[in-house]
Amino acid sequence: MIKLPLGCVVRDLKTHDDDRGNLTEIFRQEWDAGIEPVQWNFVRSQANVLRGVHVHVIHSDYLVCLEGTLVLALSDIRPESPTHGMATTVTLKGSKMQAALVPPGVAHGFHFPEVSSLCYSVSHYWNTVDEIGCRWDDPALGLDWDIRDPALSPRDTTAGSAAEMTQQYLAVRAQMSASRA
Ligand SMILES: Cc1cn([C@H]2C[C@H](O)[C@@H](COP(=O)(O)OP(=O)(O)O[C@H]3O[C@@H](C)C(=O)[C@@H](O)[C@H]3O)O2)c(=O)[nH]c1=O
Repeated sequence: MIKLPLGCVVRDLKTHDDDRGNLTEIFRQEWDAGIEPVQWNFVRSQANVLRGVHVHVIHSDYLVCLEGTLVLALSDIRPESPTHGMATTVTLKGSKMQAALVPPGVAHGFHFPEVSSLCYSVSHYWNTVDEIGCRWDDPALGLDWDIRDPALSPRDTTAGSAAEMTQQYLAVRAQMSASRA
């Protein structure tokens, strides 16, 4: 079994095939899914698109690859985490549906080797304060990407180092807990 950073979960989903196609439940509130979604996003990506690497202070992501392939890269930057520094990649396929949960503090990138569709929910509404990122190929992330020249957004192209991302993550986290106190 693949080892994941603490709080990350990959769950197999049951697909019901018949002559018409198939049906898969991708989320049930009664599941212990680790998230109460408030927003759902649908994302289409061309082949060799990479989104990230991003980390969030506030929200968790619950991801289901609907078509194609998602290579989900995970790197735990939470200093207090027992799995701090753990980095790994998990491949989710539309042909064998699975759901992945990524909690705050686990930096992540989505690589799509082929044209793909991703559906994901978040535990808190989109908020740019919670969109912290770094260069996808910074070796400090410990990620073993096997890709070349991925297509990136302008934001991801000009993103800083993993060390800067961690600093910003910790600063935003401290601000959030000070404002809650
Ligand atoms: C994430 C998001 C973006 N947007 C808009 C902003 C922009 O115009 C357009 C594309 O946004 P982005 O370039 O930020 O999308 P993207 O680079 O795909 O951002 C996502 O990356 C992955 C790795 C994650 O972890 C997500 O939480 C999110 O950060 O969609 C929304 O309206 N709502 C949203 O929830």
